[in-house]
Amino acid sequence: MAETCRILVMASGNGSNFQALIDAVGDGRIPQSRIMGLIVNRGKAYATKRAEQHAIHWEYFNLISNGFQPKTERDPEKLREARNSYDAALAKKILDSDTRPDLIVLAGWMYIFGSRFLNPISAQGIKIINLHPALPGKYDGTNAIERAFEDFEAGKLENNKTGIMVHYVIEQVDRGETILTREIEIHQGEALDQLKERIHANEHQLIVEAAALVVKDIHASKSQ
Ligand SMILES: Nc1nc2c(c(=O)[nH]1)N[C@@H](CN(C=O)c1ccc(C(=O)N[C@@H](CCC(=O)O)C(=O)O)cc1)CN2
Ligand SMILES: NCC(=O)N[C@@H]1O[C@H](COP(=O)([O-])[O-])[C@@H](O)[C@H]1O
Repeated sequence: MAETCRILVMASGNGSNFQALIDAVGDGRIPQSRIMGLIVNRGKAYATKRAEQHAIHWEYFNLISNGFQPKTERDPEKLREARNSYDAALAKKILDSDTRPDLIVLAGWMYIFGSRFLNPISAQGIKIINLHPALPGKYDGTNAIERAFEDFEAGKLENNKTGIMVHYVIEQVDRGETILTREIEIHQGEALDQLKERIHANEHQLIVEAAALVVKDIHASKSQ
């Protein structure tokens, strides 16, 4: 019997992908796994309600509210130091936890990690994967759907196609090794909200499929 794969989810918003992961762990599509907790960096994230509905421990940990960066700070060096301290403290929180994860899934986590987070996590063999609503190398960062839609309306979107991907997380944002991608064609006359609805429905499938692949890898490496 494979050891249970411990999953930590990180989110900043609605949490519909977090809900997809909860459902898939529950019905075994993500095998032999357990979501040990949720970390959010926005207090109003509806993902926290979803965690409560499923008795999943959640924690709010924010760069400013938790005292790492004064709200009015504008000095670039102090801002960098604040992010470094936050990153280091977040990594320590995760590594010191008695429910240390095997896998971290970024499901709409809207904060860019620096090496002070990534290095200690990676050093312990913990994998981090991220869901992004664009194809590899296209529309890195935030508002990816909106930017692709703008290009489509301007007749500049290659083959009228955008897409989604799940990738491993490295310091360079959205440039880690791709695990799964899915192309999504934008339809003539389609409104942005309609496109978003189709993209989110596809994301809920892809994040589960990708997490299941990585979990199976983790199980395989644990059994060696
Ligand atoms: N080092 C990495 N960190 C993160 C990655 C990554 O690939 N490498 N993926 C992101 C998720 N993401 C896109 O997929 C993403 C999220 C947020 C941002 C961003 O610009 N964040 C700003 C704050 C924006 C806001 O609060 O609205 C910031 O961190 O200053 C870019 C890309 C997760 N982290
Ligand atoms: N750059 C990262 C990014 O844009 N992530 C996006 O945030 C949304 C979270 O939705 P959810 O809160 O309903 O899961 C998803 O569309 C995800 O691709």
